[in-house]
Order: sequence, then structure tokens, then C-alpha cells
Amino acid sequence: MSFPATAVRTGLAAARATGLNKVYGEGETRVVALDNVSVTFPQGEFTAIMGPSGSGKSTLMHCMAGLDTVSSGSTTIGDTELVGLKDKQLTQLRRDHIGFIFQAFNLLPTLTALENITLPMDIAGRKADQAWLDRVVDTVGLSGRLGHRPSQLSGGQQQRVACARALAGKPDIIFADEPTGNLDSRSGAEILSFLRNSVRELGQTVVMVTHDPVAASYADRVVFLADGRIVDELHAPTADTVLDRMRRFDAKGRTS
Ligand SMILES: Nc1ncnc2c1ncn2[C@@H]1O[C@H](COP(=O)(O)OP(=O)(O)OP(=O)(O)O)[C@@H](O)[C@H]1O
Repeated sequence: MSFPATAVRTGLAAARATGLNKVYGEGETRVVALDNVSVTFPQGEFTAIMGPSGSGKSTLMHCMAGLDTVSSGSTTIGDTELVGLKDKQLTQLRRDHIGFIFQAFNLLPTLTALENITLPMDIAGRKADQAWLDRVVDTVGLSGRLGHRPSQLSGGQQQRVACARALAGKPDIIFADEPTGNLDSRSGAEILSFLRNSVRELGQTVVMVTHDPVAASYADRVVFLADGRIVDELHAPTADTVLDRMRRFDAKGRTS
């Protein structure tokens, strides 16, 4: 799986959080899920978010993708500040500027692979850029299976459909939540290579939450969260350097 074109990194931020706080509940049930988080996801980069269970990875992703509200602070997609947007504006922003890939594929069972891929654009009333769509479909290696329904595809193929769906609308950023969590290691490696190629060769920006050091090693940078804070980051990671860094945190995320 590879893309023919070569993209250029711009150094601009595809998404940025500044002093982000997220508190759930009140009194005894109060949980500080994000504690003054500031992070930038540069355009054309593949970032992995790692950290112990409950460290705030999903919360960070959901707040930055406009799927959840923040308690205080700022978060932007491109030049657009999300805080203060109305629900309708948030829906539009997500639809037009963000691609999503989830652990559970989230395909509609009654639609074909191709219909699933173009669904977000169909809902938005946008016409697909056919040349682009052909390239995306070709790249994910689904050309012969576009008429199949999800139940007729393997898990890896279903996740490729989800990847193609995320890429088809040329979003500013793709958020992937444990995209290989339900896949065997070979299918997982294919999806991760695909995501990495979409960044390196198409200039796509990808942010991926993962528990897996091997998955994280496909990224350009790994950001480590613990107790709702960013505690470390690693550039040009390998599975070994990620594992080594993870071992330095105890269960509470403090460096030992
Ligand atoms: N809707 C919610 N209501 C109350 N507390 C929540 C809610 N969502 C998350 N939390 C709490 O916020 C904290 C961060 O949760 P989050 O799901 O972001 O962690 P995570 O790092 O993604 O965990 P995991 O790796 O287990 O998915 C946890 O203490 C969690 O219990």
C-alpha cells in the first residue's frame, strides 16, 4: 500500500489545545480527566497518544475533536476555536474537517463498502472528488470489494473501509481511537502502514490513541499522558523506546 504523491510538511497546527481542563462530576464523584493540557498536532504529522488506563487519552481526543465539551481552556482545529461553538456548528466542523476511525469500525451493515466510504460526503451533500476517491480506494486495496457489505469483509478489510471513509473527504485531521484494537497483528500492521503512508505521502494529519508500543512506533511522535497531564513525549519512536518509556511510569504515571 503506498501513495504516488509526495507531500510537504507545513509546520502549521492542524489542531491545538491550550490549558485544556475537563472535569467530570461534582463533590465526591469529581474526576479531573484533563489537567491543564497544552499540545499541538502539526499538519502532516502522525502523533500517537499513550498512557495508562484512565489517564485521559480518550477524553483529550474527544474534546479536541469536538465530540465532548471542555471545562476550560481552548482547543482549535486549524484556525477555528471549538469552545463556544453551538452544536450545529460543531457538527458541521466535524463533518467537513475531521475524519474518525474507531476500534469498532462503525460501518453501516446495510450499505456496501463504497456507500460506507462516501456516506459522510453524501450526508453533507458534497460531491466526491472522483480522482481522489479512486486513489484512496486503490490505496486501501479494496477495488474488488466495493460492492460487498461489511459482513462479507474481514475485520481488516472493514477497518480499511473505515480508513477510506475517513480519508475520502480530505479532512484536516483524522482522529483514530485504538484503530487496530480489534485486528490481528497482520491486519493491524496493514492499517498502521496505511495511516503512516497517508501522512508521509499525502500530507494527512493523524492522531491515534493506542495502548500498543508497536502501533505507536508507526507514528512520528508519541505523547504520553498520566493523570490527565502530558508527562513526556518521544520523537521517531521505536517499539523498544516506547516500551522503555512506559516502564518508567508507575501505575499513577509518575516517573520512577
Ligand atoms: N463520562 C464520564 N463521566 C465521568 N467520568 C468520566 C467520564 N469519561 C471519562 N471519565 C473519567 O475520566 C478519566 C479519564 O478517562 P479516559 O476515558 O479519557 O481515559 P483513557 O486514558 O482513555 O482510558 P482507557 O485507556 O482505559 O480507555 C477516568 O478517570 C474516567 O473514569
